[in-house]
Amino acid sequence: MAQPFSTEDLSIYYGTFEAVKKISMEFPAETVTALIGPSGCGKSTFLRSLNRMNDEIAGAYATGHIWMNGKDLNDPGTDVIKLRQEIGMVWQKPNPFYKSIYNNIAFGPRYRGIKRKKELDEIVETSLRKAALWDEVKDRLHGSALALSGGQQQRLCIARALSVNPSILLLDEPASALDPVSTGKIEELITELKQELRIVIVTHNMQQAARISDFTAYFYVGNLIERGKTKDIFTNPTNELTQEYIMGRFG
Ligand SMILES: Nc1ncnc2c1ncn2[C@@H]1O[C@H](COP(=O)(O)OP(=O)(O)OP(=O)(O)O)[C@@H](O)[C@H]1O
Repeated sequence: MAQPFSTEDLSIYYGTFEAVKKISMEFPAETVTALIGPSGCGKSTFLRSLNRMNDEIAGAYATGHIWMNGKDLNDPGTDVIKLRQEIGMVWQKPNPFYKSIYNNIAFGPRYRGIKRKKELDEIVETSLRKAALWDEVKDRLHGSALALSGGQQQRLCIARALSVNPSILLLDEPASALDPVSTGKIEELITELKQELRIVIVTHNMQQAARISDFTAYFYVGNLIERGKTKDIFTNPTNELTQEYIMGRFG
């Protein structure tokens, strides 16, 4: 059975500025949670903190807890390299390595010590299939990843994250730089992937949040105003602030 994953009183600071304020939220297995809210309200900061990516920013630190399998990931002793394999991340702008398609995917597994070509070949194929990219690239696996279109590059980045078998995928506006067809493919992919992963996605696109997420969380100036089933948040939000935002953006 999938283990629980949640935050408890998680605050994130940049120096003395508290960008995210005491957020407690659950992320159930096999679901997509969308983080929505106006620019600068702390969505990306919160998302990045879930796999400790915020540690890379000078002066940033978090208080509170991130619970996974009974362990607090915010504990200073956490192995963040391992953690980032368990909790993968895909950024707004596709960022493939300056390598071949094959080597983009094989990079993580090789780092983990997998050397046998047959095993790597299998991982590359499975990851590309899961990211719905295999058919488009199977004849040019050793060509440059940078020759792919933006939408293909973003699916490659998803395949790269999947290559090390994460249980959670964090997506920071993964389709905002893409055309509508590529966006549709990413959305379909998210819906497929949630059958085996937990997904947390930041999006400014309300229609997208409504289409693909099971839960929606509305952030406002660092606070979690409301979190609930997506259907309820979009049709019957309980908080006035959520209502104003949703109506303004969606209505
Ligand atoms: N590296 C940083 N150093 C200092 N402050 C930061 C840093 N990154 C973000 N902030 C501040 O933290 C707050 C939250 O920013 P964040 O990017 O998390 O918001 P967001 O809701 O994701 O915004 P957007 O929708 O525009 O991407 C903002 O006030 C922002 O200026």
